[in-house]
Amino acid sequence: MTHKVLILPGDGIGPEITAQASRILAACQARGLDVEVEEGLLGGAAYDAHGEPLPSETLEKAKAARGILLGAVGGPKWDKIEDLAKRPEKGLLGVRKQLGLFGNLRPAITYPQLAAASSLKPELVAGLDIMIVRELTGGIYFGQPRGIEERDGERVGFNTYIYSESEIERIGRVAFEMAQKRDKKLCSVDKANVLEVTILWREVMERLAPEYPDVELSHMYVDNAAMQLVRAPKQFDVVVTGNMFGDILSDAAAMLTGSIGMLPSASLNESGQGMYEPCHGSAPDIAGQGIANPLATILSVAMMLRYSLDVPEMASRIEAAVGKVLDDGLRTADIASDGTRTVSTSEMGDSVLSAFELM
Ligand SMILES: NC(=O)C1=CN([C@@H]2O[C@H](COP(=O)(O)OP(=O)(O)OC[C@H]3O[C@@H](n4cnc5c(N)ncnc54)[C@H](O)[C@@H]3O)[C@@H](O)[C@H]2O)C=CC1
Ligand SMILES: CC(C)CC(=O)C(=O)O
Ligand SMILES: [Mg+2]
Repeated sequence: MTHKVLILPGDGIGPEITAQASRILAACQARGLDVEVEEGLLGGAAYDAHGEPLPSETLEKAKAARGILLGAVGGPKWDKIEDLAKRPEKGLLGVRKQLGLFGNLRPAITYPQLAAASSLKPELVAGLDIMIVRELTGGIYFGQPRGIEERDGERVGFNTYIYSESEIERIGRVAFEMAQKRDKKLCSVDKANVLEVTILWREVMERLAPEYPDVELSHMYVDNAAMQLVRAPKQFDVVVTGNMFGDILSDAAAMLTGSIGMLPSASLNESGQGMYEPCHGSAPDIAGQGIANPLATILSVAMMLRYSLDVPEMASRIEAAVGKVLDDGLRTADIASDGTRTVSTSEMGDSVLSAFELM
């Protein structure tokens, strides 16, 4: 069956990095991957064209796609839009919510060639392989009520941190099953010493644990988890947490790998439909300069092949091609170090493509 793949380049460096990832996808098609690829507008680019960050045409295309590849959205150009619902980031949150993409997988893997590019000592990160499982369609990013309003003569801002048992249970199951396929260690990160919502989170994780007797479940407060991630990251195998804590911890984990430009992600719903995107944003500070690292986006294509299109051998080939390019000493500026050759976004794309063709 021919699946549809939708590419949403987005804003800032988004079009530069998705252009390189699209070339890899096209190479997969040339090798027999049976997909129909189309493009759409999301975020600031969609706002500029249609006055909406998530036009209905894009949403319809997204619903029909088995896999969506996103660059990134947002940037200073749109930060002044007063109506929050029209901001680029709301377009992204809208796709996640409308498609029910609750299971966000963010693997932080330190390629051996990049151990020296991490801000931590190489021995702390060499061989690192963590999977952060982040709940993506609930929690404080979506909770109601929310707003900014006048109370007692001054403005107050408020959001609601809320999770239902069923939301916690379904992300818990994703994480337990992921741990079963890996080193069988699951650390649930919460703030159960302060927040009722995470007392419930912890209770549900404990309730699930007997169903996965081969998995060792532990709990950690999020402040300690942030510290432990930079103190001794290799203690973690799978980490499961809510939407906001996962957002923050995955950016911290990114630096363990050398750069946020290395971290891909998958956001899945129950039917295996998924959106795939680098964990970073639109990097307005380097947009248009041709220096962004496209590897997180290219590795996101590999995740799409593995999790939504069921061609894991092709995914492994892309990952091996990335490894080969790093072996050859090619680096974008964010991961450059002594003795490596600094290349542009498109040169990095060329090299991964050549390595892929030779695999
Ligand atoms: N999934 C998405 O679309 C996301 C969008 N954003 C949006 O992106 C915009 C910028 O946000 P920031 O907080 O600056 O985060 P950011 O992730 O865009 O950038 C943080 C730093 O990392 C660098 N960086 C990011 N990706 C890189 C890459 N591929 N290669 C080399 N360097 C890279 C940037 O140059 C910057 O110095 C904001 O409008 C924000 O809302 C932020 C996070 C996620
Ligand atoms: C831009 C936000 C909507 C989310 C974010 O930072 C992320 O998903 O990593
Ligand atoms: Mg983030």
